[in-house]
Amino acid sequence: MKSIKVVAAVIIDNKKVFATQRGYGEYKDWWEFPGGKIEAGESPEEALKREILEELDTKIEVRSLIKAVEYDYPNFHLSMLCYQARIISGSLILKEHENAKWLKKDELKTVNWLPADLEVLETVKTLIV
Ligand SMILES: Nc1nc2c([nH]c(=O)n2[C@@H]2O[C@H](COP(=O)(O)OP(=O)(O)OP(=O)(O)O)[C@@H](O)[C@H]2O)c(=O)[nH]1
Repeated sequence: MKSIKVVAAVIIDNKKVFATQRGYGEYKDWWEFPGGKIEAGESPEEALKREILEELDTKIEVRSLIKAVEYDYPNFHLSMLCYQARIISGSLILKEHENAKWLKKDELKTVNWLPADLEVLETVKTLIV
């Protein structure tokens, strides 16, 4: 099975986490942490900074790795590294996503997360303090 390596940013501010809704592709309309595929020659941190700049016009500082997810979708295997991140500059402009929300701890389950993300939510909960 095909395997893809993805990085995602967990941006927490003011006791809320930033979630985005996919605007295209097979998983259009599902919710995720913004990010994307690591390209050849990139470190995960470089890939994440690039993706967030491309998708949200925002510069981030990549902090600690909070979860490494391994998940089998029907037609590919996903290896996803989720990092906590902090905004350095920019205001999260949606260039590719169709929607975004800042979710409080008790609102995390109110959007339709991609299946691989469900196991990340428990960790995210512990980080929203
Ligand atoms: N960014 C992101 N992708 C996720 C998450 N959870 C998850 O299963 N994925 C999957 O990981 C893959 C990421 O691909 P992507 O389409 O965002 O990456 P990209 O921007 O580099 O892709 P593209 O340029 O090929 O469109 C998708 O298959 C997506 O369904 C998540 O929380 N964030």
